[in-house]
Amino acid sequence: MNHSSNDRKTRQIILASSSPRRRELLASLGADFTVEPSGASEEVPGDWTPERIVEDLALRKAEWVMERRARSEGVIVGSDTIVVLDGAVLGKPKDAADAVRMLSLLSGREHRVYTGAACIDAASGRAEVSHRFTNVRMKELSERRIEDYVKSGEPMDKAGAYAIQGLGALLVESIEGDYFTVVGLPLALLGEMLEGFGVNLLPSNP
Ligand SMILES: Cc1cn([C@H]2C[C@H](O)[C@@H](COP(=O)(O)OP(=O)(O)OP(=O)(O)O)O2)c(=O)[nH]c1=O
Repeated sequence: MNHSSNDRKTRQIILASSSPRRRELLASLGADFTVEPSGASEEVPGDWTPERIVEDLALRKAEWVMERRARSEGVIVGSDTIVVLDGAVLGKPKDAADAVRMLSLLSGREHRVYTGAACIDAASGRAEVSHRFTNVRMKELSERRIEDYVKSGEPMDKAGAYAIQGLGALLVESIEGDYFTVVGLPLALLGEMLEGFGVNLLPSNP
């Protein structure tokens, strides 16, 4: 008898995110999960390192959902992504002009995308948090190309004002590291972390 589908359902995953990308990435692994968007504040002190920012925010998002759940079971997953260029953190653009500004800064240069991932066991409160980063080199982008891209609307809810999984793929020269970290959920890292919480997304066959 094959127990694998039962085994993977032994613990429920709760994705503390409103991001459709994160939902799609987790679904692509065949994971059994529900989604509960987090309302956690994303304010951080200006002197924090990128690692600290993404890990703290990932944990905050998961904690926010955990504290508001009626049932204490399952593993809550939070995640946060930022883009860093020359030590400056680029979050989501405030408006179209801000998106143009960010893309002009990124043009022809290499930046680093950091994504934090947090898991909390709802029953015990045990938490684990980690992060990955990936280097991304952008093509040289003319003003015209940047304006055309911003007009597509795609940059508005994305850290660094681009989406590598969408039209933004046309702007990227190369990446060094994990692709999924750029999209917003480091899948291999999350898979390892979930195993530590009793969730095996790739159960071994008997
Ligand atoms: C760089 C890059 C970022 N992004 C997205 C991933 C994240 O959704 C977003 C960064 O914002 P986040 O604050 O990390 O996430 P979010 O507000 O969209 O979702 P939630 O907090 O509810 O989980 O940027 C892409 O989709 N593609 C990319 O290439």
